Amino acid sequence: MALAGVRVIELAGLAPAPFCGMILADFGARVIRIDRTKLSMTVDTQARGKQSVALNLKNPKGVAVLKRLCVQSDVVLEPYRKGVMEKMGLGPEDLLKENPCLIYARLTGYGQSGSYAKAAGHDINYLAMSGLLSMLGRSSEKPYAPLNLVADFAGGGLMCAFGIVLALLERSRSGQGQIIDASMVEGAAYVGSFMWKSRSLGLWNRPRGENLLDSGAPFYDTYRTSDGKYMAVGAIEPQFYQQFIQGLGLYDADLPAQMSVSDWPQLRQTFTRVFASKTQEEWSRVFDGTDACVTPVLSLDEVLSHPHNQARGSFFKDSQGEISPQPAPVLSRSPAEPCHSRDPFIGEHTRSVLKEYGFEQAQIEQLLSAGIVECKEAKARL
Ligand SMILES: C[C@H](CCC[C@@H](C)[C@H]1CC[C@H]2[C@@H]3[C@H](O)C[C@@H]4C[C@H](O)CC[C@]4(C)[C@H]3C[C@H](O)[C@]12C)C(=O)SCCNC(=O)CCNC(=O)[C@H](O)C(C)(C)COP(=O)(O)OP(=O)(O)OC[C@H]1O[C@@H](n2cnc3c(N)ncnc32)[C@H](O)[C@@H]1OP(=O)(O)O
Repeated sequence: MALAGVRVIELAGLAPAPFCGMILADFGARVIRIDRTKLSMTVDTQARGKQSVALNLKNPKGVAVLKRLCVQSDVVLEPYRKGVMEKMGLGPEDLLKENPCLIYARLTGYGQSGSYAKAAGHDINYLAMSGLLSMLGRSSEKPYAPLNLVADFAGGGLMCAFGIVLALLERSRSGQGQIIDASMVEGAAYVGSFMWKSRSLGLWNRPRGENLLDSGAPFYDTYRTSDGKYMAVGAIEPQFYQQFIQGLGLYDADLPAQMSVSDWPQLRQTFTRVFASKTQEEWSRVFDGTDACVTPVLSLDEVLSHPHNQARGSFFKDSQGEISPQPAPVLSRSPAEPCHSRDPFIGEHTRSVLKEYGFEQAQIEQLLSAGIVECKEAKARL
């Protein structure tokens, strides 16, 4: 796999950093997550393929253990508020002094500088600060955050993974590590570059929810079917729009022009009425195999059995029966191989990881009995 041999220390976080770590693990990196002690369960739902070491960082000896792990690794991924790592003596200067090849990734909401750098926040706040939230939502309604996808995952976890891969690539030439300041505000804004760069085209001149791509246009929207499901329509180009109209059983001559914005409410009403006359399956049969750009809106449970997804193996069931998307993109020679077994218990790999990183058996036992580290090895099944 592409990242085989790369050792990552991931400090347990909420959502973006765990996703970043999972991407790296899916593509072959060895990801060791540092969990708190005295926890019975993790909130990391993105733990696939990781190992877990439980370590008390409120104890200086715990901090010393972490330092030893970090300086022997390729990447440190930390999701804390600005200053937390420095307070423990684990800031980038301290660690890079001992290991100049280290890649030190800091994944935060607002970045390492600026007046918001130390403020708490979540996806919706970062999205708001990126400018993008102001554009998201239906006409005449308030701004609406599309789950926590854009800042946490696209602008945060994924962008940070990209930064780490870039830094690894650069290190292969320079032999040097570096610090990655991954701000979710900036990551989200960067993902949204199209919104800034396409303003000159007039794509966003109208109020929120009344433009071509923000559900303003009736040919770029979703419609309810007779069985209470939905179809997604993205018939923008005239040649595809023609196929869409034809599929609905409508005639161009009876309808206002596609790009006549003042007629969009009337067109939407017509499309709504027609879509309500068949089930989702019936509409899928009508549009499958055409270029009308119409697809069923599938639920998370339905994606696995859709023939297209099935043909590509786009989703898989792990050993626990849980459905997950396959890692993307697909690399021809060194594709990702997501781990199919269960997520680690907290502290499951404490002993084995410490041993591998050069701790003596007696030291490990001391750390365990002092409660500085914890180990919950899985019981062997007879
Ligand atoms: C919208 C998303 C977030 C969605 C997440 C949800 C899925 C989950 C959120 C709450 C969860 C529920 C909850 O936990 C209750 C239940 C628990 C149960 O176990 C499971 C069910 C639950 C219902 C559970 C279910 C779900 O998991 C939840 C609903 C986001 O937007 S995530 C993005 C957030 N932002 C960032 O990541 C940006 C960067 N980080 C920050 O700004 C801050 O870290 C943040 C997030 C604001 C948190 O600030 P906080 O004050 O809490 O921490 P920090 O200032 O960063 O400092 C960390 C301190 O922790 C100490 N520490 C770290 N590791 C250890 C250790 N191993 N041992 C000891 N101590 C440790 C560290 O030293 C710091 O201590 P100090 O404060 O003393 O310096």
